[in-house]
Amino acid sequence: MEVLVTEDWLLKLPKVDLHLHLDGSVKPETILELALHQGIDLPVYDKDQLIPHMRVNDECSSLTEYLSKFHFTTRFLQLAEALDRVAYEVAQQAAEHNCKYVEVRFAPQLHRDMGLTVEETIQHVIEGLNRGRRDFGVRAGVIVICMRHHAIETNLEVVTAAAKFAGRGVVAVDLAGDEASYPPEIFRDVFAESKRLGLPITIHAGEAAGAANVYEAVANLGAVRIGHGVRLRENASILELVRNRRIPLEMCPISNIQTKAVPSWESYPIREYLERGLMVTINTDNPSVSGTNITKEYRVLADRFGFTAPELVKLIMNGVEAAFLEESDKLTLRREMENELSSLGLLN
Ligand SMILES: O=c1[nH]cnc2c1ncn2[C@H]1C[C@H](O)[C@@H](CO)O1
Ligand SMILES: [Zn+2]
Repeated sequence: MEVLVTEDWLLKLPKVDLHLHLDGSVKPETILELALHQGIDLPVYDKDQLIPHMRVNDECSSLTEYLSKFHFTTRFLQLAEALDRVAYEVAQQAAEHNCKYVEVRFAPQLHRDMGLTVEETIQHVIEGLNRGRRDFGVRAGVIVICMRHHAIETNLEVVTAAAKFAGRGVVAVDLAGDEASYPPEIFRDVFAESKRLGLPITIHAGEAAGAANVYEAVANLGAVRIGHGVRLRENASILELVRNRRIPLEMCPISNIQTKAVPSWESYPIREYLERGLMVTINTDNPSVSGTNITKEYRVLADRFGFTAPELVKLIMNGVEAAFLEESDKLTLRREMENELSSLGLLN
């Protein structure tokens, strides 16, 4: 019997989210409270009126315009309590969408204005997620981000600190920020060091620049996953390399349209990628900046591309396979997901 992809069914579906930025996931009501506690003035004191300050609108024309929205939020995320709280609330929001596992990424160096060390920022995010796991049953891992506009030394400090938390909350490192202005080859030394320290690597690439950046990320920076990769279709041989190596793509449909990584839904390459054998996963990127959530991402795929229930389940299970988890933890997650899927009548 064919399953109808209704709102209720999508909400109940167990999910995972592998590409979710902490500073892009802050609720406006939390900003109101953080501002009050920290004595920071706000332009408006109503949660709905705060939204335009935090979220892009339909006129967003580029990744750089999209990134400008983060300046507003990071001001409130400079204290231990704030980092702990927003991490906890990521787990809470995940639970609201039956998202069983999240990989939460953030850039420690953006949270040091009030004197926190890189290690302290990581520690507080992990603590918030651990509380979230206890209260909401959502598993989580932290991906520590190097920023493209930061100096090499600054990013080396980030990967060194991240390595201290390997196996204790941190699951990987990433490179984010303005891709068009800072090509990945600048960061070879940073990711060589990450590799030496044994940290898995994912890199934002093929979002605001072409497929060559995906090649550089995989061949020279050691990326084992790629953030977005929507422009990979511009080069058939690089696409082939990514397919042959089974490198998962962390696609974020709503964000990818807003940043103009892809000009329109008609040209969004998800069906093409699946047909060409790429390992596609579906993620949110920045719920509060993009006005999205993981249920909505799957809703869009069903509405715009006619994805059926079994096809959506396949995308979700790709996410489980691509997760930066130890094999035994991955097995536990897979079993938990499969049990829920069977009770929804989705597995044989
Ligand atoms: O989609 C993105 N591409 C590149 N950089 C991004 C994206 N979403 C968020 N960021 C940046 C802005 C945040 O402040 C930073 C750390 O989460 O990562
Ligand atoms: Zn991202």
